[in-house]
Amino acid sequence: MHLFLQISAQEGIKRRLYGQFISDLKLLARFDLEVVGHFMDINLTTRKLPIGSDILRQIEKYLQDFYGAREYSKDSNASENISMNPVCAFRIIRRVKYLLQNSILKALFRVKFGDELRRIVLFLFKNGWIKTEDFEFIIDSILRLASVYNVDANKFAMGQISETHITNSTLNSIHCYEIATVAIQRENFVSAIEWLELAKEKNLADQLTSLPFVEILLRKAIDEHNMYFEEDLMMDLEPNFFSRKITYMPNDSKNAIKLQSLQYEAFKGKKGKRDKYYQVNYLGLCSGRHFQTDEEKLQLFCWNEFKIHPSFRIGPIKMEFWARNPDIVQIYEILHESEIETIISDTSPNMAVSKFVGKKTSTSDGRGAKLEIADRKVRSSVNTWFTGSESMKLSQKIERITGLLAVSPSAAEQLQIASYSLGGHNSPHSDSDELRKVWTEGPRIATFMFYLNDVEEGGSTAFTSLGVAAKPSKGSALFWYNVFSDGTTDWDVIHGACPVLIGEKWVANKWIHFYDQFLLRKCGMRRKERFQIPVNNMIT
Ligand SMILES: O=C(O)CCC(=O)C(=O)O
Ligand SMILES: [Fe+2]
Repeated sequence: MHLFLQISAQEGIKRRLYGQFISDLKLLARFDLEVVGHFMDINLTTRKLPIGSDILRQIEKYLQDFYGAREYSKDSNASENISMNPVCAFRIIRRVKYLLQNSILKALFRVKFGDELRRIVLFLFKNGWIKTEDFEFIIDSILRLASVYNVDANKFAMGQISETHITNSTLNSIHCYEIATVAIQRENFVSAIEWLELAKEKNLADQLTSLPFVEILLRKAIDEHNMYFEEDLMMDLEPNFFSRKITYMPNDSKNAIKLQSLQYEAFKGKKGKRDKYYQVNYLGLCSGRHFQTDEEKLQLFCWNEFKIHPSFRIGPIKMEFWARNPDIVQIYEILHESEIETIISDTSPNMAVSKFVGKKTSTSDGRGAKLEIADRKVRSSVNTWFTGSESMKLSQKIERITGLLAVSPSAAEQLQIASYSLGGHNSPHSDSDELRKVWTEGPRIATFMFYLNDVEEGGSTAFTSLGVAAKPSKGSALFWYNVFSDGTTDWDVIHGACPVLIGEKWVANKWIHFYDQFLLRKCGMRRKERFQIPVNNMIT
């Protein structure tokens, strides 16, 4: 088994972090397994290294860390699946960085340790050494998942990632301490305090940390929380505060209410352009709460669509409304397994960290320019464009289903393929924000988004003003209009991708432009109205 594949070692291009793309994580999990194989050999045939030597002790530590996580398998496919949960991914990245790279390899270099060393070094050399940033990335994912899905730090540390997903991989007091350190750097005080209190508790049993260090950091986290906390501004603060100041009394934070839950109760279901409403509704919807009214729910139904286009070949197809006015529809079983395989295998090697349109910069003509930035707090995924020979067929399919033009380059963008790893997400946004109006093809009138896989847990698409979240279902697609008939943004279709809790997520976005559609569209009664999605050619 040779794993010396290249992830993205092009010169000058910043490589992806190991946690950013699930196949990089899987590769690392297989590498870890191979390293363990070598070390087992070394351990069993001690003729290579003297018993009691420093290197052997460190190798034993690596093996202990591996087997201590108790969720291991000799089967390399199973080891890939293991890496698809956030606690295991954290343990693998940490083990390879701190136990292998920083200790064993340094010691092995001194004794010029043959072939195995060459193979190990070659892998890391080709695929990239694990950096502090890789480690912080996976911690950021854990912190995001614990906050969004409201998972208690203690449950996470026991491997209880959700109601149904329990792993044997656990966290000790050092791990909890390390997670808290990153939480403090991110000014995420609720999490920092929770993880430090847990580190204290775990230290009683495992005695792996220095208690004074944990205490000092805990006091720092509490002080910072109290310093930034303002009772009068409570509802405008970030959700990562408690609703009161915290004392140094042990476990005082356990009796405090988190601002996140208070804000959710106050803002749930509120529409309007306030960032806080989106943010708070997003948290609720991702963790399974819905807030459509009974009347709104009564408007929803599913149907078999067969009159979409006279030359439609695969109909009838099942369609279902998630929301009305604005209409959101899910269309089932429209991608074949072979199409999905082609898209994924064609695009996987080209994936790069996703960017998004940030603030407008000023330009001399006064129109402003869009500035693309990457910030994983807002969006954490990788993406690329699919230009394979199948892409035309997919655009034709979209044309038949939506009745909009999508094939010509001015009518729509190429198909964007995005992949989310553990903790991967996209904060609430409009696909056609005001900045896009400067585009010559007009704003993005509609979005047609395919789901390319089933996500084991998490990863729903949350419509934060409409109170619903659609669940990824392999081979289906979501379709909605982003603008009113006058081209202005419809802020009610603002949406975000919930973080992936277990597994991975793949989507393909087709953004359809406004101006090319002019000759096709039927005129309405007014200048500004919503586009509706017909049911078998009838407006319902
Ligand atoms: O992945 C999703 O569920 C939504 C993706 C999205 O909104 C986007 O890429 O614009
Ligand atoms: Fe979007």
